[in-house]
Amino acid sequence: MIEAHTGAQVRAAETPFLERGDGPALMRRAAHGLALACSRRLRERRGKVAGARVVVLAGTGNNGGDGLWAGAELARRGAAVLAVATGDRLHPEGEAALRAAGGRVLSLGGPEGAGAAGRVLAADLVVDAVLGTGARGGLRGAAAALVQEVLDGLPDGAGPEVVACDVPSGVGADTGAVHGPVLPAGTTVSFGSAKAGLLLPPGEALCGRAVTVPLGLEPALPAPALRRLEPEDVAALWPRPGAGSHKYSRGVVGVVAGSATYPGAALMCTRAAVDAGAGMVRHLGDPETRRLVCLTSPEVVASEDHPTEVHVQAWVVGPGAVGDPAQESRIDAVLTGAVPAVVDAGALGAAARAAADGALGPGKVLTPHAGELAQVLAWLAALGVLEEAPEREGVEAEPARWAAAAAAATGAVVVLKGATTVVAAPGGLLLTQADGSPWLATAGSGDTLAGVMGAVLAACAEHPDAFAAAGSWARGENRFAVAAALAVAVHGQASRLGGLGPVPPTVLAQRVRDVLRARA
Ligand SMILES: NC(=O)C1=CN([C@@H]2O[C@H](COP(=O)(O)OP(=O)(O)OC[C@H]3O[C@@H](n4cnc5c(N)ncnc54)[C@H](O)[C@@H]3O)[C@@H](O)[C@H]2O)[C@H](O)CC1
Ligand SMILES: [K+]
Repeated sequence: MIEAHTGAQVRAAETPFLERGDGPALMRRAAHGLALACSRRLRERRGKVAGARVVVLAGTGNNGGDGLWAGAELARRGAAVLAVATGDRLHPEGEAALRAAGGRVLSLGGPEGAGAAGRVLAADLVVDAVLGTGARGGLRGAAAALVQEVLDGLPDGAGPEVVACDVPSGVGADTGAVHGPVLPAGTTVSFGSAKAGLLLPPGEALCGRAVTVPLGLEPALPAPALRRLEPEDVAALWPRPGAGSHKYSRGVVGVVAGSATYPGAALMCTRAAVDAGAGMVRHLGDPETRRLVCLTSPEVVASEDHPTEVHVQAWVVGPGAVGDPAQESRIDAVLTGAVPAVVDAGALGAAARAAADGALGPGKVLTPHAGELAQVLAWLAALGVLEEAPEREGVEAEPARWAAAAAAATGAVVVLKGATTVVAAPGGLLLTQADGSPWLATAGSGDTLAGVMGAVLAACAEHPDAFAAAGSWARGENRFAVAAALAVAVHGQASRLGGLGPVPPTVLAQRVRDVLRARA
């Protein structure tokens, strides 16, 4: 499990160390870890550190201090290190250490400042140490102009190796929001704990590979602000049948999906629920869709019942279920009922209305993409549940903020789907997953995800401690968010199985099965 913290959480954990006068020692530890990561990149790139051209972009605060101390270490190992001071001052001890090790300093505001971009572009490695957790907004003035000039001058697919100190300057350490120009990092070395912004879109795309350097303050850190499941967590947490299990105890998934116009959504959703290991899958819908479902997945029990007439552990409602009054009535019954449900696509509007009326039942998991979430937020604002609602671009700029706002306003888990998917629970729990291949962006992939999620939800619906092995944070209502993250992780891993390439959703469902077999 990757655990990430906010800047404020890490600073609070540092406070006792700083009060004891251990600040300089912490910085030296951080800088040493940063220098090691830089050395590794330089050896990969050119075989050795000695003789490498290194530029440290150094801001005025402690982030700059970390960069300067790391530059000093690289200079002692034979690198030619130039620090570019982006502000009107530098961390004094860091600057002294760099100069003592033979490094040089150039002031961006001084006479040599105009040549800084050229020096950056010609470097083997650049340390981005302008802004860290103390940043307010992004790069400004001369520093922003320098980075923009570098971005404009970067050759395609080449250029210096960029190592970001704690967080790429301009990426919000807590939010992942991108402010102004940012130098994309190949590696981000963070201190004490990964900062939440490294695991949140859109900033995550600018962070490269994440490395965390322990500072010794980890036991003092509070519960993380954000978590991410890794493959071994999926292996440990995915619900498995025991010797005494039977189809009902493993979880029955009820699927209200498909319509005469969109029968395919029902086929993909039911297939995925079967392939993800549901104890049993029921489908409710129109006769023609039911016939197709039974032909594609004979395992599925299809009927035209109303949800109140059948017993299931979890529902999946919405995929392809539009323009059909019978499906809409089924969806309303599920939304206001007490059985957990994945609420996708065509059911999101009804969910917003039910939430505004205070009628949305417990254990609901909404699965919008950014455009759908903007629409849900607009509905909630129109219904007086939210004060403001952003456009789609606003959701994309701050996905965690808006997923959390929708979760708080509806009382449902919100799964904001994207290259990095954000899972926000109403109590504040936040997970993100970035397992999927870009090929996953295809029609039907969401229907498949909904089916997989239904299978996990059904398995944990009657077991508040289903994921207790992950920690007490995963218990109770939070298990629905964990179930959602597990489904997103497996769906993403399935898209990468066997290499990158097209993964039509029907193939994806089979690969979900393969991922689960491999993790068994
Ligand atoms: N505290 C410790 O002992 C350790 C900290 N580490 C590193 O320190 C940074 C956080 O340092 P801090 O000095 O608090 O903040 P920053 O360096 O991020 O920046 C503050 C600096 O920059 C000015 N500033 C703020 N916003 C802007 C802006 N948009 N443009 C220009 N300048 C800005 C502000 O006025 C300050 O002067 C943390 O990230 C770690 O890298 C180490 O972990 C070691 C222990
Ligand atoms: K930085």
